[in-house]
Amino acid sequence: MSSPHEIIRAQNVRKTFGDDGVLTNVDLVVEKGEILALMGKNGVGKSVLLSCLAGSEPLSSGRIEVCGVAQAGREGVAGFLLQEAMCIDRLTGRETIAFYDRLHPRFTNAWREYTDQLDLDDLDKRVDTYSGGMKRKLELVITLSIDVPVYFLDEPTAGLDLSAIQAVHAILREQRAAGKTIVVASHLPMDAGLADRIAFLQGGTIVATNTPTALLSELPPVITTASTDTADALTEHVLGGELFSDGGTVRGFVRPSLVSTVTDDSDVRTTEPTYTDVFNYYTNLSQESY
Ligand SMILES: Nc1ncnc2c1ncn2[C@@H]1O[C@H](COP(=O)(O)OP(=O)(O)OP(=O)(O)O)[C@@H](O)[C@H]1O
Repeated sequence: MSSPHEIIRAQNVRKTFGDDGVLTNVDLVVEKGEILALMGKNGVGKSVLLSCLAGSEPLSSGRIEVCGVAQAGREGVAGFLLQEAMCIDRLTGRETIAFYDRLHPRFTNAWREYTDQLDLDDLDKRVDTYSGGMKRKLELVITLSIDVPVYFLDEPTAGLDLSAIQAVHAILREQRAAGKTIVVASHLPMDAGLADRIAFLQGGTIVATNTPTALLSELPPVITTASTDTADALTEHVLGGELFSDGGTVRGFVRPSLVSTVTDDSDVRTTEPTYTDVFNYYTNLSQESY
């Protein structure tokens, strides 16, 4: 049964390009006022799914509704931040903003506040002189200045420094508090902390959707070692035979029944799971039974 707060529903979505299948059987429900992070490895289909949700890419089969709009006309209810698609090189930042202001009937003056919050103060320079991070900020400012109930943001924090990432997170939290719904595609574990729920894409489908805390608590035990010799021997015990490097140590996941066997070796210990573990597990291993 559908929730009365539901604002986005994707059912059985399949997307192929020629013979190449990118998405299969994707089901997703997003509620009003929620930030949902869509996470997964490079090339798994996050951008394609966002384009399908935003209505800019036709589905091969299945159905998507955003604010009750099933197909064309979704631009009236949803804003879409693509990767490097909005900047117009020969214009200045200010002229680019003015261009979108003329183009979109729902464009607001919020850009003044956002440029301030993001420290984007070179608005009178041509966009082709901007760094990658400055372009990203400008595109985000433009997208969020359009007053629509839903935003689809493709890697809004890509290429940004830590303080800019924090500023973007603060802006998105303000938007959520104002009742906006946001779907953010990312492969940065840091963005997980922003999300109310995370949906992980793996093999073209969504393999897990839950709150960050629930995903963290549902992880199998995490073990770690700094010893290279021990790490080699550990691969036969860890799920998927995969260890993930973390600075000078490696981390892996084991079945609960194997924890005591594995930690018999004094070089191996169990450790608290982190969002990086959540990311590693659900983008690589979630189909492993344990
Ligand atoms: N227009 C297109 N025509 C053909 N194949 C495409 C097209 N757009 C995307 N793809 C393919 O779909 C797959 C998923 O691409 P997508 O850009 O959605 O990945 P992603 O998860 O967003 O990756 P990243 O994290 O690197 O941005 C890739 O194999 C890509 O080559």
